[in-house]
Amino acid sequence: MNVPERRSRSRTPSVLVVDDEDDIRELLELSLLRMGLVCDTAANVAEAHACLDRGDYRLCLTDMRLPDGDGLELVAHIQAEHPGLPVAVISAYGSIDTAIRALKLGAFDFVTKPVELQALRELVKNALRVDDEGETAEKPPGERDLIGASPAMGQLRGQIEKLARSQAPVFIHGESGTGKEVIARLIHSSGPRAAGPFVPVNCGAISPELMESEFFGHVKGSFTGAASDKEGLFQAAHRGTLFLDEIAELPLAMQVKLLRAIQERAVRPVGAHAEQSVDVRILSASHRDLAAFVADGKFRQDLFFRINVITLEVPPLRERSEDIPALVTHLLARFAQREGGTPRSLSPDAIDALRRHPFPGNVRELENLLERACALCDGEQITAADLHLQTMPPASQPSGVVQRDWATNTQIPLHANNDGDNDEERSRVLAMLDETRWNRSEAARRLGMTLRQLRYRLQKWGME
Ligand SMILES: Nc1ncnc2c1ncn2[C@@H]1O[C@H](COP(=O)(O)OP(=O)(O)OP(=O)(O)O)[C@@H](O)[C@H]1O
Repeated sequence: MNVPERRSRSRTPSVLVVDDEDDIRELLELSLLRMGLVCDTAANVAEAHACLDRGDYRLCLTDMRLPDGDGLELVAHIQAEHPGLPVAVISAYGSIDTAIRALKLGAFDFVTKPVELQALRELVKNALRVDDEGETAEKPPGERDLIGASPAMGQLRGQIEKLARSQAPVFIHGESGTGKEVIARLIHSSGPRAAGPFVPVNCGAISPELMESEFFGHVKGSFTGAASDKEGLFQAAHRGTLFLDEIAELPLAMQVKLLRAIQERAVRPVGAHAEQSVDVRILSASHRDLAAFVADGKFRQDLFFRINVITLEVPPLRERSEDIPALVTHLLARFAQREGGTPRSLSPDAIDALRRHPFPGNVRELENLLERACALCDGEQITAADLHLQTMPPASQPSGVVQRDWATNTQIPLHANNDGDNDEERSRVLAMLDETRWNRSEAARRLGMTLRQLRYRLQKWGME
């Protein structure tokens, strides 16, 4: 065991390396030294415990198989006794399952053997940035606002704070409009990658033919229309986060390629010969039940395990109606900031009406509804009448029907009837398309539906 006294005197970040193989310990120590880091080494779990009791580390790197225990035990021990210390595991090539178990236990990241210097560098940089920048990085106002003090949101906030430090893939599950993207941005902006890019991609909105090129880029002339080299979403998200929204919509063929890119941490642009390594954290989201998709053969199980290391469940707004007043205040302030002027307020009867509303389109529906009320109301205060809520006495709204709508995701947030085919809906959709100059993705987003749902409706109305 090598625990030099120098650490207490030096401000240089120190790393604890745990591995039973002398040459690997030496190699890692040398590599870390070259990065300007001080290193202690331990050859087994007992030595690692002794180091941890004495040392003040910024990162622990541990092998999985140790003579007196395993790396997973050490990960669990560090989570319990040194919760602020990022721990990364070194896993044997091909043993991704064990690496995933380590991530689930709270490991920050993993590298595979033989350890590549570049991968090690990225990992160490990310780990050290947690302390250096993660807490203080500048964040654009509004982006990190996750409003809501309900117990469910409190719990979610705690999970987000923990997950932000880790590099583990997170799958965010929740109905449309519940704030999945807000959460993904918050995980990104509260962690070590905050200074890097956050690249959101709606997997349901990319045409299958262009998908590979969108994700991995292409080289000039690789197909008709490839007039110049183009970088893909993975390269754009290098050193940052790639947020795969609506991941269940990915075609199976693309799922295979995505899995490979995630596992290898490398991509090959269409038409290129060489792979490019990418350092990207993957966050994903869907309103679908992915496990059911796997059971139906619509989603690959191996990809499911890979992206679903940790799941965050975002509760629908109707299950946390106590959050509505704070959300209303926040949203009205946001509108006022955007348009200039003082924020509107809501009368008590309007708040009451909102709290009784089922909100199938969740926070996005609330946002749309308040935006419309602000546009239509002349006074400073918005009343219940200004909200134009459909009056639905609780008894007349069979929960089963609403539930079925959510599950099949055929709902239109602003009170369409169940088949979605009425004049009010049609004029609302058309007005939004006009407003967005027929940018379908943007219109769908603002209406609180997926692009597919919008297309389906346009087709039904003979407009596409
Ligand atoms: N807790 C929250 N606090 C503040 N704003 C929120 C919150 N939840 C959602 N929003 C707002 O509601 C809108 C929808 O949120 P977001 O896009 O994150 O939902 P989503 O679950 O990703 O939706 P979809 O599944 O349709 O992509 C955004 O404008 C977002 O700012």
